[in-house]
Amino acid sequence: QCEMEVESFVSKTLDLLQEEREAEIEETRLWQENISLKDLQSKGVCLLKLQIGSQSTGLYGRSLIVLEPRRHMGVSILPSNNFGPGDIVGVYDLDGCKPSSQVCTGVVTRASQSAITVACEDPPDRLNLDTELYNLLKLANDVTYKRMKKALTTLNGYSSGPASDLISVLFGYSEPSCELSFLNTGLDSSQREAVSFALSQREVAVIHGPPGTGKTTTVVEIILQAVKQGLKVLCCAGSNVAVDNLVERLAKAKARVLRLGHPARLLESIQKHSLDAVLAHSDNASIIADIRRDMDKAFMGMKKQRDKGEKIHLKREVSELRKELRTREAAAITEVLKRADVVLATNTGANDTGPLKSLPADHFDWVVIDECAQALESSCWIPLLRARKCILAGDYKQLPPTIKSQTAASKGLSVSLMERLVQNRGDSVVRMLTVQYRMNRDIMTWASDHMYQGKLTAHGSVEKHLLSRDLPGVASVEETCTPLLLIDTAGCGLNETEATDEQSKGNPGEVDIVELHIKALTEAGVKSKDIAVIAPYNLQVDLLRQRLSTRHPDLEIKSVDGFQGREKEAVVLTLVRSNRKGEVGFLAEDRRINVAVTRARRHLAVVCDTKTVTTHAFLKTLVDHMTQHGDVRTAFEYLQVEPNMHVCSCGSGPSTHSRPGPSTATEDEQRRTLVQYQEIKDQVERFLQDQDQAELRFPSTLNSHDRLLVHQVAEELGLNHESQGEGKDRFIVVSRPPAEPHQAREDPQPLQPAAGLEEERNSPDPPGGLFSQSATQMAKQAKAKGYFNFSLLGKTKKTKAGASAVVKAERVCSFVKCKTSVVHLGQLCSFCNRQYCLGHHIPEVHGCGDLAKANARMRISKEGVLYAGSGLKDKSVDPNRKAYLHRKLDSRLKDMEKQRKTKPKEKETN
Ligand SMILES: Nc1ncnc2c1ncn2[C@@H]1O[C@H](COP(=O)(O)OP(=O)(O)OP(=O)(O)O)[C@@H](O)[C@H]1O
Ligand SMILES: [Zn+2]
Ligand SMILES: [Zn+2]
Repeated sequence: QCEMEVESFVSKTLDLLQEEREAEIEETRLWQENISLKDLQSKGVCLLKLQIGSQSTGLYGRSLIVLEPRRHMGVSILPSNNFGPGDIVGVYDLDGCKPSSQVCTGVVTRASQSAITVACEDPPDRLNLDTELYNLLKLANDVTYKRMKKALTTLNGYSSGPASDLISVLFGYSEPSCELSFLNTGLDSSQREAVSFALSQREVAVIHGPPGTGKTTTVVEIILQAVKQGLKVLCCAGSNVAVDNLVERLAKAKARVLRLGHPARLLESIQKHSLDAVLAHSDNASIIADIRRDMDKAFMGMKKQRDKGEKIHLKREVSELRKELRTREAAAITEVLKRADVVLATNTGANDTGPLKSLPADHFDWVVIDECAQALESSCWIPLLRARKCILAGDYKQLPPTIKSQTAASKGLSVSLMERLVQNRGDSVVRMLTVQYRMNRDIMTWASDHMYQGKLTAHGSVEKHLLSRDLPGVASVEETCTPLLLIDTAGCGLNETEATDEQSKGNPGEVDIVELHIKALTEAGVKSKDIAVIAPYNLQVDLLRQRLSTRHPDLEIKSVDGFQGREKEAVVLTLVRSNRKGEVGFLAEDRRINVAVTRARRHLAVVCDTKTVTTHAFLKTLVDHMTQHGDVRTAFEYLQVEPNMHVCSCGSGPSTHSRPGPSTATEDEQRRTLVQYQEIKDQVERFLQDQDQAELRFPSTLNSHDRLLVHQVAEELGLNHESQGEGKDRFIVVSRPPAEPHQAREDPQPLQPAAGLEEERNSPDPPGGLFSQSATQMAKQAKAKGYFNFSLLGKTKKTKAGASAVVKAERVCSFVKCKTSVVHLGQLCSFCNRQYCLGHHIPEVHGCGDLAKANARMRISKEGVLYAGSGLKDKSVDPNRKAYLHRKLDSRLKDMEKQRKTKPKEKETN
């Protein structure tokens, strides 16, 4: 429809022009016929009775005729007139200005007061220089008309050319724009801004591209825009991989690219763009091949030839040929290089002893350097010296170039050109890309907040993506439905190795956990090629490879540095450091952690000792972020399912938890644990009230934290509790103790008011059978079932003796004033590491409540749904009752708080 409108405009306008032209001709005709020549002369369009002053040959072989007033009249000035250069005029004999009397036509080239010069295409021979007189008449100018007509005809058929966009805008097919037109129309606004900024800067533009923000996409657009403007671009990067990536993308966009560098180092798909390949297909190729063949022939001849004279002759020939070859090749290289719009090489490949030496020094208009923050500034200067303008792209918040000399690094060698410019010039030369296309939002926000001033946003296509969503064949299990999973080894005794080599660290315990998590992911259907295991230390990388590579050959296990520039659907990161001193060494480089975390697209699991790593402020932000926005598990959960690490036959969890996680539990989180505890307890109590029910089964879906609570509650109420089944199918059965001869309730010791649990114990009407057993009986029972055969988890692997030592050391309950023996029946508190009688072993009772809560918090998964002990949300719980429970707990929390504050006083009265 575009063509239609131009077409109709043209045909209509041609008609109108024709009409106008005819009107003009008609007017001239009327003048010629009806107006006297004298009148025409007074109108200034006619000059009468002129004589020819001179005649000569001008440009393009035309005759130049100078017409002047008659000399003998004594006046040599022309009457005033409108003749001027460019006017089309007719020269007539004195018969008048009729067509029949026209001598010739021409164009005025000069008009002065005394003469008019006319250039004639075809001057007749009959012009009489001296005697004849002529009339000069302005003619309607059909040149203009003809030119307009031609332009209109061209406009009609215009298909491609410089005016295409203009035509389109002037005929209203497209909007006029003051901006450049982007070749990639899918760019986001930060990328567009970066492109126009790069184009408008005179000397330098820095494109800051955080992970996954489409840095290459942006750089490619910038280069294509430069090519569109006819500029020559030299494009470099630190690594061959990065250069090849650019070659691929530019070639796809039909740019004339040329890749310098040894063909053996290039990707196969890139080889056809290499200098050698292009040369082989150039016009010079066959001549060069001929010369080579001749040279070979001469060489062979030289070898065979005995005759000395012949030999010398051949030698001379070879050297002639070699010279010829050199000049031919140089010419061919220059030609190929000049033809390319974009020449690509590594920074060092852009040196001027290589092919680039055959180009003039000012050949390139722009230099583009990608990955600029990962290269030594000095290496950037190799290409930089070749152009008047540079575009630098990269992310200085990722790892800088590796430098072996500590001294050199600390004195500034590791500062990249990009970093230096950002520091010195700031925003005036930098544009940042802010939409990222890689990470789930929960993974991204940590990096954004702590590395990129909170400026990043996640593109809609990735914002919420998870392993379980969209990835084919991946089942929805806990591990695949969470973008962030923190597996905390704090207090589990998974210490780092004390290697003699101080530089590298390993942590076999964390390798165990990683293995189990990889197992969970792959069992859920995540392909091992979509998972990366990243460790900051090479020793740990080795340990991980030894353990995992045979079973998962596609699993990539690399150091952080080795994974820069890459991405994976799932990343499992082990931070290795776990020591009492809280040393984090290598991990203290924020950019290393940033790189490690930002490789992950849908899932990031971090295995670490939060106790150790949170001594470092930046690492603490990561732990805090994951605690707040992700799932948190304690490594115990993993170690329990390991058969050879099984510590307790009842599966109730670790007996030792000497160091709880970061004790920053919020009120809210404390309440959540208590609610959970309360719900399990309610469930058990409901069971107790229902005499028809013989036993209460908790499903195997219960997580280990809830299982621990079940055991605790059952123990507290003097019930039997037993784990049955194997592995994943393990579940707990709670039942009443066998009906024994009734005995008086034996309430061990007054409970501490701060415990917050005694209320429940002393609740008005304890159901029948409750607390009816003597401690000794329970002990016998328990012992028979091996309930309390606890040992220290962390130490089981190393020194079993150590564990019993603790047990032996204490003969009576550690609770103040309690004298109950714990020799046969006692329980170790996981937090204070002391033995207590059954009445005092619950952390809340003897004063470890806060630690227990903090620990529990670590185990609660992110949803924070209130489980009714089943592992699934119990919708049957009456909302009114729930609200009541909440109010009850709230007031209890307040009481606890009050009591905590007045604790010292109470101790005195105790
Ligand atoms: N404007 C966009 N719209 C949609 N997807 C985009 C856009 N820009 C980039 N992407 C996608 O983001 C991913 C990364 O882009 P690109 O390859 O340009 O970046 P890179 O330079 O390789 O990586 P990084 O941004 O981490 O430096 C690619 O999958 C690309 O398709
Ligand atoms: Zn304790
Ligand atoms: Zn006691």
